[in-house]
Amino acid sequence: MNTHFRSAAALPPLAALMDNCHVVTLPMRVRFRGVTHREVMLIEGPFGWGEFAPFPEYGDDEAATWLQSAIAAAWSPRPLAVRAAVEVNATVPAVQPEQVAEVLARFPGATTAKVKVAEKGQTLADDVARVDAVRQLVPSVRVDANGGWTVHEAIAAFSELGPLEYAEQPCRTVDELAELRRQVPTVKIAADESIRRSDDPLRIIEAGAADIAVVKVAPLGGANQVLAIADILSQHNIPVVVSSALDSAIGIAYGVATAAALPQLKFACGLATSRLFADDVAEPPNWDNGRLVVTTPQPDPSALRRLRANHSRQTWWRDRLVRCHAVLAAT
Ligand SMILES: O=C(O)CCC(=O)C1=CC=C[C@@H](O)[C@@H]1C(=O)O
Ligand SMILES: [Mg+2]
Repeated sequence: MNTHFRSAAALPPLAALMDNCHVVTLPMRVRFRGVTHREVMLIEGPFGWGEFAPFPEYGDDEAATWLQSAIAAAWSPRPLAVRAAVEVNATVPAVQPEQVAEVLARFPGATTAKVKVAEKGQTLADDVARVDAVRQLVPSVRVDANGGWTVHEAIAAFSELGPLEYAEQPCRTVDELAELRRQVPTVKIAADESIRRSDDPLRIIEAGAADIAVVKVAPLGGANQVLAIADILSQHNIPVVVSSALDSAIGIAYGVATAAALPQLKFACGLATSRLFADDVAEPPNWDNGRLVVTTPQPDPSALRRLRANHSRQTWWRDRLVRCHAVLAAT
């Protein structure tokens, strides 16, 4: 369980969550992370809306940290912004090279693209073709392997992929990331799952496993947790990239607000995933030539009705909410 940054804030009673929640299913334009639909639960509290959307396969202990984030969003004020907009990267799923231009057209003005690589069932040649197609259109490319390579495979991939801004979670474990960093000091390594799915998100520091830290608000338990982690990382010269957890417009706005509150932002943030959805519960933060503007959207009641999940999924999410609330109550 990622209790490292568990909040000491008061937990609202379960009824306050159960009486003010909505479960929706958002259709995606292209398959991403193996899904074509994204289910999320939205919860309204005294300070606005929060999003509870751990991926369905996650267990209750891990999912409870996402609930903590939803509660923080809806039951406390936003962090103080030091900038009005946040630079973001385009996100390119593991599509065929012919589809790359169409995907990138949804991110006008973005000068960095993150490209998914090491997808199951695909080869390094597929990754090279996709990355090459992206590089024709966007000057700076980072890749995300979601831990799909061994150290050996990552080294082989780096030699074929051309210059990378950085490689996100090229291998699965912290020790492998550290080993890769030692062996290939010329390619910057970013940790994602090694932070958001770890018992100790800061283990990457002493292990020497990352040049850059990808931080996601919901899996880390909320804006204050992200700001605290970023502060510690900055003392070790590890900059952060605030990224989406494939959130609806509500979760994205919370991510943008969190990124806008960071004293320093060196890299474009991975918060532009609204553009992968075909429909959403609200207008996502405004797109300004590769930047997302800080806003506080409210779900549109007609979108909540239109996108409402079916009865069995409603029940599944409400049961999950009960269990995760119990986990938070016990910690
Ligand atoms: O970082 C981005 O550009 C967008 C966010 C993104 O890629 C992800 C969001 C949610 C789940 C993940 O599989 C994926 C990631 O691994 O970073
Ligand atoms: Mg990632």
